[in-house]
Amino acid sequence: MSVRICTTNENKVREFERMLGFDLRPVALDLEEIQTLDTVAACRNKGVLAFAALGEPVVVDDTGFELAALDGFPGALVRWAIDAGGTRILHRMLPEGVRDTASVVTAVAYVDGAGVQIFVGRLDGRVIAEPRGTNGFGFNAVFVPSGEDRTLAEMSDAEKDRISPRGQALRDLAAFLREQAR
Ligand SMILES: O=P(O)(O)OP(=O)(O)OP(=O)(O)OC[C@H]1O[C@@H](n2cnc3c(O)ncnc32)[C@H](O)[C@@H]1O
Repeated sequence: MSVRICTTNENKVREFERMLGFDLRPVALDLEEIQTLDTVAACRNKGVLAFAALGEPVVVDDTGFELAALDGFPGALVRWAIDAGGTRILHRMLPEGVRDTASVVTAVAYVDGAGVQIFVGRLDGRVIAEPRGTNGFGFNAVFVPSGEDRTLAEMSDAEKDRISPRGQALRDLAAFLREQAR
């Protein structure tokens, strides 16, 4: 089976390759992202744009980081928060003394001529001030999943894949694609 994935983020491609046993044909179109905190809405829009640009079935991924004390901000806007202030900004955004509860959400969309299918994964945890660990990318080093002492960046690839929102979403995508191919 062959899947076209549209992303500018090579780390995502590596995770897709690790977790999907399909032939991936990555394409790095930098698609316009709508201004929303809602990761599912951002993902859906990215998928529609990618399908319109490529004219063939495509998979896209959008990942958000939700701070509970800020009612889910920055959510799908996290890329710009990190671009502006590095990953430490995610803890720095919190006013003194509020809860450090955070969640990572990944939405994956498969878009073809029949429409858009969305698969979502979510991981709750907390955000920390000082990054720890060297594995992975993005906000991995400042996020500690619930029930864990380690950040995602202190876990092996296999450990992250087992619990990560992308892992959850990709397992559902894989099942959907296998069903489609029958
Ligand atoms: O939109 P595309 O082209 O796919 O690439 P992107 O890097 O802009 O993708 P997102 O908007 O989904 O990413 C938001 C931010 O979250 C980071 N990120 C995404 N997935 C992550 C993961 O699994 N672990 C840690 N950080 C992640 C990523 O590096 C960005 O800074």
